[in-house]
Amino acid sequence: MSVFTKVSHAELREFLKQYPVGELIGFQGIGEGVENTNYFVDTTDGRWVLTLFERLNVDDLPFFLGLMEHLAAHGFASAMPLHTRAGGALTSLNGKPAALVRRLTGQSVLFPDLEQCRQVGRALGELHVIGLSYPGRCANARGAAWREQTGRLLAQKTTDAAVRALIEDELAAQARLDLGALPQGVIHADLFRDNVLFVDDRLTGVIDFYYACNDALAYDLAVTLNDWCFEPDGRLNPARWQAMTAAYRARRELSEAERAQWPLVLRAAALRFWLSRLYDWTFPREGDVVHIKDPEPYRRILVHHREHAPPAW
Ligand SMILES: Nc1ncnc2c1ncn2[C@@H]1O[C@H](COP(=O)(O)OP(=O)(O)O)[C@@H](O)[C@H]1O
Ligand SMILES: N[C@@H](CCOP(=O)(O)O)C(=O)O
Repeated sequence: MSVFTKVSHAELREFLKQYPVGELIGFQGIGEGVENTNYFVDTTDGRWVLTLFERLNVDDLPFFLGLMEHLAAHGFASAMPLHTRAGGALTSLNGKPAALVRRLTGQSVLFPDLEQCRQVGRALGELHVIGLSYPGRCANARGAAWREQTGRLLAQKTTDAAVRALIEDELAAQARLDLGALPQGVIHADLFRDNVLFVDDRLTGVIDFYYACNDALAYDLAVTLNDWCFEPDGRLNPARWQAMTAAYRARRELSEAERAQWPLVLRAAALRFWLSRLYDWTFPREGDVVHIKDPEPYRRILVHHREHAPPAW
């Protein structure tokens, strides 16, 4: 995606003076991602990622950066945010809130193998357990209220009667789900394949904590399974699903209440991303290199969960 906010060599060189990173060698805009402006930055003292936060609520940024720091301090593979000489991790550049974090090694995978699915399940369980000791609090920006409001807007806007009917019917079903009654904690909320880095079969990084928040832990597992365990043709991959859930459960077992609500939780997670992608298609943003994702895969995943029981535990 998205280089929304351009940064010149001179602007970046000046910006970096506040950090103990040595001299600027070079930098490059990053095309992936959906939400923010990101640059790879190389200096004489290391390799970094500069993020300019385009739309996020600036009041929420300390939560995200503090969480990344808390997780990294507990040995989790998240990127450590850098502090300026003045002490803060959150700065600004060209009118946008900004942060500089350590660049992690590895690449994301589009077609994960079973070991990679196991490692993601284990890492998510670790994240949830370590997150219990994180004192920060942040509401889910894509929570039930957002899903209801955005669904209503898109149902009204669309000219496709089937889309309208699906949104309205699913919102009615979601009214029966109270995620707040399920075990709560810190969740990543966007643990897609493009946000996990590997070197061969070894998980080396988890990135993009900018939807992290306090919400139902089972919802986070559902978000992750929905992205990692469906094939491009829309079929669920049961081997990946089992590998990921077993590894997660080895770190945190699901409660009876989570199991009872599990089908609706899976649907809530699918609905969230169908709606956000549908929104981005319906109301596209200006940007230098804008990468908007196809909503159709998430409509299909939602329909799958409406029509099929989830794999047995
Ligand atoms: N700490 C990091 N280490 C290595 N690569 C990173 C790091 N943070 C971001 N990236 C790269 O930048 C891309 C976009 O980052 P991401 O946080 O997903 O963007 P957005 O906030 O727009 O969703 C990622 O797909 C990855 O290639
Ligand atoms: N990983 C998500 C992108 C983040 O969601 P959005 O609310 O910023 O669109 C996806 O692939 O849709």
